[in-house]
Amino acid sequence: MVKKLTSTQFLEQFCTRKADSGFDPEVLQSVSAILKDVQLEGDQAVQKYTERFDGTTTDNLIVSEVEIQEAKNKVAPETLTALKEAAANICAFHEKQVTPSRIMAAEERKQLGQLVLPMERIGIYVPGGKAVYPSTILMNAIPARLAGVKEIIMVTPVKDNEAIAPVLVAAAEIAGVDKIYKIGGAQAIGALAYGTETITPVDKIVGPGNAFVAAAKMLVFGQVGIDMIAGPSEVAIIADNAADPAFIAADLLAQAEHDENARVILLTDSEVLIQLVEKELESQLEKLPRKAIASVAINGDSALVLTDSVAESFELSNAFAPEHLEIQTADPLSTLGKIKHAGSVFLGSYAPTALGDYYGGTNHVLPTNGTARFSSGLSVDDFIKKTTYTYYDKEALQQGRMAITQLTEEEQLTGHGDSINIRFK
Ligand SMILES: NC(=O)c1ccc[n+]([C@@H]2O[C@H](COP(=O)([O-])OP(=O)(O)OC[C@H]3O[C@@H](n4cnc5c(N)ncnc54)[C@H](O)[C@@H]3O)[C@@H](O)[C@H]2O)c1
Ligand SMILES: N[C@H](CO)Cc1c[nH]c[nH+]1
Ligand SMILES: [Zn+2]
Repeated sequence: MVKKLTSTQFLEQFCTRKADSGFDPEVLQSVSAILKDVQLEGDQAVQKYTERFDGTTTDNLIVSEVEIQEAKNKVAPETLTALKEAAANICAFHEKQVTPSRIMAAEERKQLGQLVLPMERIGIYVPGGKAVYPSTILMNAIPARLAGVKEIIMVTPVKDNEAIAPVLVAAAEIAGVDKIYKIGGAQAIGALAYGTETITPVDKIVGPGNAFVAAAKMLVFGQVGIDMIAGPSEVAIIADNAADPAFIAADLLAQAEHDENARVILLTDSEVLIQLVEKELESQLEKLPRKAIASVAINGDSALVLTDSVAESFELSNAFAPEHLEIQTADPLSTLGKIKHAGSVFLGSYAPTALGDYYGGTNHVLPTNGTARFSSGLSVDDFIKKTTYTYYDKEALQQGRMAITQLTEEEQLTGHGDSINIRFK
């Protein structure tokens, strides 16, 4: 069953940095071969790998208008209502992130400012190997639309020539996706990055995926932007002895069912709570349809950690920097100041991670594997660029002339100085 660790063991096993990229060398090798092929052979290579890895053989990889209409008619009305409600909450939260272009300094003879410009075309990766993720479409496309992105292209794999899941088409329409391609894995990332005969290259690729997708995103970064390398799901729960063990076990299992490599952690100063959560995990796991995946995750890189105090639980959580952090202690809102690193925080017994995964309004594409120390979850900011501008008239430049030329001489870049001085001859 799940490992029980002391604080020291947790720090050693979960919070030390590794020297390598974290990617299996075989995965990196095969992904870089796939990317090279896609760059050279375009659609033909995309089709070859789609057939090999997904068993899908179509030579028409775009989802057609007819398929879209057929799919939409198959979605249950209550699913459509749920998608629209979730979309409204996500929209309401993210529209507050929109920042306008602004003038930062305006004097009579000069003006400095910052233009906020949307990206033209973005690609959204929607995972499709082990589950379908309509919620991920909303989380990626809604902030892009709010940022003003002109074209949103979505890719998602389908298995064995199956039709695309209707719920994905419905979510794509609600979120404002323009085109959908039935491709996944590294070949889809390559197609979005380099373009093919039928797919126009994008400026940035966002969205989560498995190790092949993540490695491909890492390798194409530089030619295109990427949001982050979002790995398998994680949750850390800080709880005291008053927390409900059934809630905690359910929240741990919810993230464990995503992936065998998911990491789920309880940090508590209560030995009794650990015992109760352990029992709950055993009984709840039995009833979980995705028991096979969740049980590998729970028994793998996951842990129940006994700490000295709630304060120490926060220290360990900050060292781990989890994707999701749940706080199930007395007066959870008052603990916000103790958080240094976490992708997204869920406060109290009635704000489980699943609330944010689907509905609350915050984004569920979040930094994993300790990267919350230096990065943030997906937001409108991921889809804009900030372009600064400067206006000076002759008199304003004359005022700065001496200082500029002094600095150009220090750097021995007198051509720079000349480009100032020539204006005053
Ligand atoms: N952080 C987030 O916001 C978030 C949200 C949803 C899902 N996730 C994570 O995304 C991941 C989804 O993974 P998935 O596998 O279900 O779907 P996926 O779409 O990421 O991967 C499936 C693709 O992998 C490729 N592939 C499979 N085996 C291969 C091989 N041997 N060689 C080369 N390519 C191969 C195939 O092309 C296939 O289309 C999970 O880890 C899940 O936890 C994260
Ligand atoms: N928990 C995932 C991010 O780690 C997001 C998700 C999508 N659907 C359900 N959950
Ligand atoms: Zn989830």
